[in-house]
Order: sequence, then C-alpha cells, then structure tokens
Amino acid sequence: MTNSPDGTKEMVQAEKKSGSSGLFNKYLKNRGIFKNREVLRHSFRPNNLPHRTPQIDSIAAILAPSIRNETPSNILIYGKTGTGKTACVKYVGAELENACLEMGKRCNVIHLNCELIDTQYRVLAQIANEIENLDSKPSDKPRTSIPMTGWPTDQVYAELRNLLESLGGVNVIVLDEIDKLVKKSGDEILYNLTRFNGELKNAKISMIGISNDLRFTNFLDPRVLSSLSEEELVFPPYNAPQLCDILQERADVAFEEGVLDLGCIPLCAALAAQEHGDARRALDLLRISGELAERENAPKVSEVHVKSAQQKIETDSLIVCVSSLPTQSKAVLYAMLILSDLNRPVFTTGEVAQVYRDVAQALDVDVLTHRRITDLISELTMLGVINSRVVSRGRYGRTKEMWFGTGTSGIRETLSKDERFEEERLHQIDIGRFRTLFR
Ligand SMILES: Nc1ncnc2c1ncn2[C@@H]1O[C@H](COP(=O)(O)OP(=O)(O)OP(=O)(O)O)[C@@H](O)[C@H]1O
Repeated sequence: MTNSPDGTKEMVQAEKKSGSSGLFNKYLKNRGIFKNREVLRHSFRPNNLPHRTPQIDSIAAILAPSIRNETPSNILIYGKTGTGKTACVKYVGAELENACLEMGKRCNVIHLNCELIDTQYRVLAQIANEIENLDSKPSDKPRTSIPMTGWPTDQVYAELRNLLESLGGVNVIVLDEIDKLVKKSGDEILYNLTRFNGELKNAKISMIGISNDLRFTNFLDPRVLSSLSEEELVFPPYNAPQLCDILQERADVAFEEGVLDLGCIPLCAALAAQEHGDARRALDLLRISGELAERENAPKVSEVHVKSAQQKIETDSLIVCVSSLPTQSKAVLYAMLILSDLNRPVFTTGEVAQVYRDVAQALDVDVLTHRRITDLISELTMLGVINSRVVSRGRYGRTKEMWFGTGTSGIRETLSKDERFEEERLHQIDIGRFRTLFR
C-alpha cells in the first residue's frame, strides 16, 4: 500500500489491525488546533510572568534573608482572583529553594491550600508531612509521623517542632486562601505559628498569607495581624493590554502556528478585563475557544468561538450556582420558569409570589411570606441567575421587574435533577389557572 498524503490508508490499516471502528479518525485526520493545550490549564506553572516583575522583586527581596539562614519577615498578599498571586509566590519559592540548594543552605517553601486544609490540626500535620517527604522520590512510600486526625494538638506541635529542629534551615509556610482557614477555624493557628520561632533553635519559620478577601483581617486579633502583615503586598487587577501579553506568551506555545485568528486574543483579554482583570478567566476563554473550534473540526479559532466560549463559561457557572441553591430559592426560580413558559419575558414580584405559592405547596415545603420571597429574588439577582430592575408604576408605587438573561434550558435541566422537583409533584400545579390569570 502506498502512503497517502493525508495518511488515510495508514489509518485504515491501523484500524484493521486494532479492530477499532474508526470513531476517532476524524480527529486524527485534521491538522490539530493545539500544539500543547496543557500550557493553558490552571495547573501549568509559567516561568515568565509578564507584568508582575515589581511584585516578584518585592517578594524576592523580603525572602532574601533566607539565603543567609536568617528569618524573613512574614508577608500578607492581597488581590482579586486571577491576579497571579499564587503563580508569583510559587515562582519565587522555587527560585529561592534552588538558590539555597546551590549555596548548600537548607530552605523549604511549603505551599498549603487552605480551602482544603482548613483546621489547625490539618495545617500542622500537613506541614510536618511535607517536610518529611521533601527529599523523597515520587516512587517512595510517603512518610507520615503525624496522622491526619486523632492526636492532641500539643503532641502535634511537639512533633512538628522536633521535625523542624532536626532538619534546621528556613521554612517558608505559604497559607494560600488564608481567609478560608480563618473563617473556618479562627486565628489560633496563626497566633501559634507566629510565636513558633521563639521555641526553635536550629530552624526558622516565616509565613506568607494569600487572600482575595481583604475583610478577613477583621477577624484577626490585632497582635496576629501585626505580626502576619510585617510586609503587605497588593496585586492589582490586569488591564486588557496586560492580559493580551499574558495570553500571547501562552498562545505561542499552546496553539499550532496560524490557527488563531488575530482578533481572538484581544477579545479574550477585553472580556476578562471587563470582569475584573482575571488572568485565569482569560486563559479559560482562550482554551475553551480552541476546544470548541477543535470539536467542530474548524481549521482556525475565530472570534465566534471566543463568544461561544464566553457563553459556555457563563452557562456552566450558572448551572453550578443553581444546583447549590436552597430548595426555597429553587421554588422561586421554578415559579419564574412557569411565568416565562406562559410567554411572559418580564414578570413582577407579585406575579412570581402568586405562582410560587402553588409551587411551594406542590413541593410540600413551607410557603414563605412576600417579604422573604422578595429577599430570595434579590439574592437570585445578586448571583446573576436573573436580571431585575425597579420600575415606578405611578400611583401604584414601585415594583421590581425581572427576566432571564440567557436561555432557561440550563436552569430547567439543573432543577429537574433535584429529586424534590420530580415531575409527579410538579404536575399538581394548575398551569391553566395561571394562563387565564396572566393573560
Ligand atoms: N502575569 C502572568 N503571566 C502568566 N500567567 C499568569 C499571570 N498571572 C496569572 N497567570 C495565570 O493565571 C492563572 C491564575 O493565576 P493565580 O492562580 O496565580 O491567581 P491568584 O491571584 O492566586 O487567584 P486566586 O486568588 O483565585 O487563587 C494561573 O493559571 C496563572 O498561571
């Protein structure tokens, strides 16, 4: 068999050999969109972080005493989501560890995600765990001298102290999303960690707290706040041109040459900058645009793909939001769906409340007061599930009008997955009555 330019014959041959039905042939035949899509994922750690040189330099300057085996100041880092806080701290941390290694000094940077590790016990056990396994290879069985639950806190502190002392050197503990830890477990752990250096002879610790919620400092004891924020850094949001530079660097590695239409990167950057300058959102937009183009076998990624990606992200986050709503909010939302099915693109609080009563009865939940329904409607507006505006009705006073921003199919499907919203119950609602009422 001669080789065909597009490789079809080879594929047919491979198919015969392997017995596959050729389901994936169309994906093999086309020139790919991506050269390396991993570069656009959240887990990728870039070596170059455009527009963050001042922040990187500041963190490096504060941590620099570590290379002389001295204790660096604690740092508190703030900034909205996707402004590169984690990426910069990880980058500087890796550089610091390498620099210390070259100089024969011991310095460990231990990064904890406090969304997952959110109690005093777990923070301490995880620090110990990471320290114990610093030099191990991926194939080694992990060593754990502190179990993840069960010991008295004093014993955990004592064991961690022994471990730190036996290894010596500087340990920089990064508490990423520190606000989650404080909200869940208070500031005792921070108090204890800031005092830990006083008990150590051989080893030193310093802390970096990262947060996108400035208000969490209100929950801190003033002594904890002053020692934790010896140094403070703020990461400003990126603007559209900055996001363009960030995306361009990644796109050069991620996409095949020439597949990305010129307008794609500026559009992703502009959409993400409109939100709040979030690089994560910009990268998601670019990756999903590429994936949509790939799925429809398009030869290029165009601005139409970017717009569809934006819509997909919005729908996906709407679905996550709706599925986590409490039953009463879902009941209010279901009442709105009924109204929109009755060809009412815009409805008022009074109308929603009327339909809601029947929905609540059908679902067998308490019927809330008009006041509570109004509160739930405000919450749904705040979450972006619906849009609303207050209008004046002359001598009838003011009322709220609301409408669905995008299609309702995602909301409908999500509600139908809630077992309370089973068809049998919902059939009890007399839609005909509302049809007459709201004619
Ligand atoms: N200057 C930059 N250059 C390249 N990529 C960046 C830059 N800033 C952020 N990113 C990328 O954007 C994504 C989000 O960044 P990062 O996780 O550091 O944000 P964050 O400020 O810590 O957000 P959050 O508060 O939500 O955790 C990551 O994939 C990161 O690699």
